Amino acid sequence: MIEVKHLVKKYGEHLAVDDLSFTLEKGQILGFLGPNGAGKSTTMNILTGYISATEGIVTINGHDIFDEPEEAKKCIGYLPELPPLYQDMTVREYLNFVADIKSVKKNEKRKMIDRIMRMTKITDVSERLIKQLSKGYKQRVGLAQAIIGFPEVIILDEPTVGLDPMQIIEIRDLIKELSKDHTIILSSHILSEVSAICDKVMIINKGRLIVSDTPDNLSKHIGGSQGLHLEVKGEQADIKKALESIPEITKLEFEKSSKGGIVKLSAYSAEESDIREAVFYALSDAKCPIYDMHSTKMSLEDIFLELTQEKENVHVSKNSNRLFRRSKQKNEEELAALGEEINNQESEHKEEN
Ligand SMILES: Nc1ncnc2c1ncn2[C@@H]1O[C@H](COP(=O)(O)OP(=O)(O)OP(=O)(O)O)[C@@H](O)[C@H]1O
Repeated sequence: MIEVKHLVKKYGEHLAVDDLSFTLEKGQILGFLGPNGAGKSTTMNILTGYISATEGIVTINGHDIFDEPEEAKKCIGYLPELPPLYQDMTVREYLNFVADIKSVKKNEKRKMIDRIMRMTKITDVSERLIKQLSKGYKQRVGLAQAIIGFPEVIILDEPTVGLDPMQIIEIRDLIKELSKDHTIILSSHILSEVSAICDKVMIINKGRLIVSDTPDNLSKHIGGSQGLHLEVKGEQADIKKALESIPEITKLEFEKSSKGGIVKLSAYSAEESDIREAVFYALSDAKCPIYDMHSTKMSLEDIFLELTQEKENVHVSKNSNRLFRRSKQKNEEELAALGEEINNQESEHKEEN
């Protein structure tokens, strides 16, 4: 459906998109995530044929956006970050105008516009001038114009920005509804939004793809080792002994504060293993009752920060799991080097004294 290969965009010497490749199948919702200036809008503007690329290939439904722009653009509806609304038109006039540009057949036009106005909940304001509408309504009109003609692909740049919580929920529901018949790409820097509605997430930073996976897999794999927070009644030594009998546990961290005989700790295991049952039985055998047990998996927020705050030369990999191991290894190497440096400084200090 959408294929992007080795996309590069330079503004003068500035590399805004750096060798970006991805594919998207029909009916998927792709969340394009990245901090300010990551290259999201630039990529979307290239996909929709608004701006040219420096290098690379983009095909929409088999049509090359650069060689067959007319054909490719027919398959796309676009809501840019700042929707190009004609403020002095009424909502209906504007949607009529968009339908004409998109060559919607005359006999289908009215029915289609009425349907789309119902879907985007703007029927009530159909005869109002766009300049008199609130921000939320303007955004809905922007979305309505993107849907006119029911293109196969709908691209939405920050679709919920500036909306109130109720409007955000409505727009999200509408996007989900649209995904039944359309392929959708949306950009956002709101992680909860992306994890709530997208099938696939692509995190980009400084124009480069950092990771691409489902929201679930991102939490599972990039979260790396899983932590289990525990509150257990008993002696720390007994609890430690019981938990150390579980081979999957890689690390135990006891908290200093323990009140009323309750010991608080975190038990870590390899990313794929679920140790909850083993923990339950081991502590039960040791007569140490569990008062609380919950997983401390990394949230998508943590993952995003971890990945986008990586050093410049982060390894790009489709496999988030591998990527995390690499970055983790890198952090460990850096920590080891730092430790060595501190040791050296300490021994130098001792020698001096
Ligand atoms: N027309 C332009 N000329 C020069 N540089 C540009 C132009 N448009 C964007 N850039 C630069 O390219 C980089 C990517 O910008 P882009 O707008 O694509 O990022 P973004 O991820 O959409 O950010 P935001 O979330 O802030 O909208 C930024 O460093 C930006 O300053």
